[in-house]
Amino acid sequence: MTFVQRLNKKQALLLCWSLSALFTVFFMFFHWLDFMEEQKQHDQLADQIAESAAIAAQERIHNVLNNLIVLSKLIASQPEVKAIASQQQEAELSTDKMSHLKILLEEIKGAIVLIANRDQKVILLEDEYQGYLSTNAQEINYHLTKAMNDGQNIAFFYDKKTESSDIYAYIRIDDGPETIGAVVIDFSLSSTWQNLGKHSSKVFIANKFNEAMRLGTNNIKPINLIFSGHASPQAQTKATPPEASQADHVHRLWINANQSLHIHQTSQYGINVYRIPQLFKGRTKLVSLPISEHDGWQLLVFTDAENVFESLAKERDEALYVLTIILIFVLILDRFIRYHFTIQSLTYIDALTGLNNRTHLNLFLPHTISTHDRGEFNHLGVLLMDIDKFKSVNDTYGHDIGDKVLRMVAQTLKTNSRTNDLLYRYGGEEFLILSNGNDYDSLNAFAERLRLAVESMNEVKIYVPDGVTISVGVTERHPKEDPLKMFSRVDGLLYKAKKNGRNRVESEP
Ligand SMILES: Nc1nc2c(ncn2[C@@H]2O[C@H](COP(=O)(O)OP(=O)(O)OP(=O)(O)O)[C@@H](O)[C@H]2O)c(=O)[nH]1
Repeated sequence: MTFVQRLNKKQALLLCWSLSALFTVFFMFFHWLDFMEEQKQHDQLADQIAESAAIAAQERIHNVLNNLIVLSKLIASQPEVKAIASQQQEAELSTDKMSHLKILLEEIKGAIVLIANRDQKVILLEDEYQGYLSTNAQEINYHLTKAMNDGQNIAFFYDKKTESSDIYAYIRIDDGPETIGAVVIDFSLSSTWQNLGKHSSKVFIANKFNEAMRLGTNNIKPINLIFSGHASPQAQTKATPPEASQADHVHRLWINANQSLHIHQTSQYGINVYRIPQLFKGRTKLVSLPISEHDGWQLLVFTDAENVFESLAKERDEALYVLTIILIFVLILDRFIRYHFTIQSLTYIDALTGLNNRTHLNLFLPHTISTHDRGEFNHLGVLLMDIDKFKSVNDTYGHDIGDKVLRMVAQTLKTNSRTNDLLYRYGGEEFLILSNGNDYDSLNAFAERLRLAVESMNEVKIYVPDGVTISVGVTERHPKEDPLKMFSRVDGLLYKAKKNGRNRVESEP
């Protein structure tokens, strides 16, 4: 009899559900490991995308700005510009003089904003920049001073009112070794930044005044990305109105005061990658790259790893699919086990007493005999019991009472046996026990205990006032003995017990 065959219904169901639970736990665990691995790979990919976008953007910005500076210097060196800068009074750039510069300005798609003299007094101001001068005087002065000292300063300007962004080149005007003023040139951004931001990442530039704008094809959108202190995102951000954060997610990225940016990793290029917990479920990478030649400029590249979520959702669906199949399989197995034990009980179990029947004995006896032959246990004993004068019980009290008595005797035998004693209803009112492990003396003691237990049954006296008794034949199997011989011997011993007066045990080794 194999391990599985030896299981009863309860044990088989327990085994089935435990194994499936174990399998589910293992499956979930390994799936979770896969999940984590995939997430890691996607994270790395997002980091790489952000880094390469940042490097590409940085390169392009350098090229564009260098060109602008070269062309701006050419404008600053024009005699008309020099002539205006050397004046003390406000002047006008006449149309015919302007035509000299026109070609150069068209080249850079720009316009002269103002020309200042050495004392930073504005000598010429284009009409459309009147507002710019009046609202940003302090900032303009800062950039003019810087340009006068360093020869040039490229300023990124963001107008909060109109939400427009511009890049202004502040260029010193020299006359020989002498500094005579500065010219400010406005560049058209949409042409300047074309091709930037074509990739999935969003590229922003932030100035030292904590203002940022998005760069991209025909899509230069400012954002209020406000960092405290310098434009470094390492610093804690300032508060921004929460309602604004819901306004337009695509073009405005509001980073609230409680969203501090933590350095996630620093790459081999010295690029800091930040994780922003509240954006895109923490998967958004912000790469920040200082643009070193420019005062406080910071290149910011956001990459949201949306693909990660798509692929993880697929993984999750797959896991749910497998778990559903496991559940269905276990439910089918559960049904099968219950069905199997119902059929088995109909085949092997005696319906009246609930004990094993003769079919069971015939089927499993060979297994018991072979394990005894292999020496897995030393003693194989057999007890054959018969209820005394049972015919008169039937005759006196009727068949129903007879049946009741049979059930009570069977129960008494069961409660007084060990779990590995095999208990059978052998015939009508005959019971048989195959007992392994008991030596001859303890086998006799066991038989005597059973006889006494039946004799002492009180409940049976409700139906049969004199009670019932059993006669018992006891023997054990000789080494390698044919089991039929053992059964015939025990049969003879039972007959002897009957003959010697009933309610007794007769035994022979
Ligand atoms: N009520 C009931 N009686 C049964 C069942 N199976 C067998 N019997 C009866 O058990 C009785 C057996 O009687 P006998 O074999 O003559 O022997 P006895 O009366 O027990 O006498 P001894 O064995 O000599 O002590 C018969 O009357 C059978 O009808 C059963 O399932 N239910």
